[in-house]
Amino acid sequence: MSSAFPGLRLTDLTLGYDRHPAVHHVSGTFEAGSLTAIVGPNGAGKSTLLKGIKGLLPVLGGRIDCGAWASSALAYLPQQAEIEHDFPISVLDVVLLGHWQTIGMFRAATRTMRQQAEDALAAVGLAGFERRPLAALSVGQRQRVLFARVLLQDSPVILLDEPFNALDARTTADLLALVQRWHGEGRTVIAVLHDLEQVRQYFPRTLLLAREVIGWGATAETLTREALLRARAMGEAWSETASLCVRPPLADEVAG
Ligand SMILES: Nc1ncnc2c1ncn2[C@@H]1O[C@H](COP(=O)(O)OP(=O)(O)OP(=O)(O)O)[C@@H](O)[C@H]1O
Repeated sequence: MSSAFPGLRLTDLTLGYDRHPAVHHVSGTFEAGSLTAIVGPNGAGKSTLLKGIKGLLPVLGGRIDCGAWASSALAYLPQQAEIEHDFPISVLDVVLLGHWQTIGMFRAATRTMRQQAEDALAAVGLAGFERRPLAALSVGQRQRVLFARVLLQDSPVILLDEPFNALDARTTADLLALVQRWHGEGRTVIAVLHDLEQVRQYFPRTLLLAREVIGWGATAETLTREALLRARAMGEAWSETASLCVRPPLADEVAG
């Protein structure tokens, strides 16, 4: 699955809103097939980084490089708060949106696509829910639907923003198992998470972010007490009105 995907390389990347950086000078690589948690204090820029990788925000500085892969080919699960749940749409149609790239705006889904969507719903424990309106589902069921949509996308890279937020233990365990399955299939999975115990247990790699990279590597080596304290202090010291700063790229950013 991941053989053609070269990994995701960030070089001196700055992202933000209205020319104000929200996260800056991020350099490093999500290796192909890696499973990485992005953690950091509130407002650290975690969601901003995922959105930037997905191509939803303009790059204010630096580069995102994933070879020939377009950002539109990356699967992205936004935070639940950003999803319009009241939209009158059936569960099956939400999952079929995973085929958006193939179907386009005006073509109907094929029988095979519908079958794949039904299979994806069965895989997340929602067989028989196809015709229900999305709005009639519980928070956990809706998250299962969105995971089914990611399944259907069959992307080499999966970006998940707080995927287990507000879910019960059973749903979390089921969806975590799906994340592990994707990792086992060689996909590159990146998830924004807050539960550090969960990260330590299930995510081999961690990017600790506080507007800039505090640490990025094996989880046990990255989530040290010192690094977490530093991340908190960096987050608190950040000025929301800061404008773009220019710092020359470090030697390894230029060479690497
Ligand atoms: N649409 C937006 N317009 C302007 N500023 C924004 C926007 N979205 C986020 N920000 C700002 O960018 C900064 C980083 O926000 P972001 O949501 O990326 O942080 P986060 O680490 O994901 O936080 P949390 O853990 O609270 O979800 C914050 O200061 C936030 O206020």
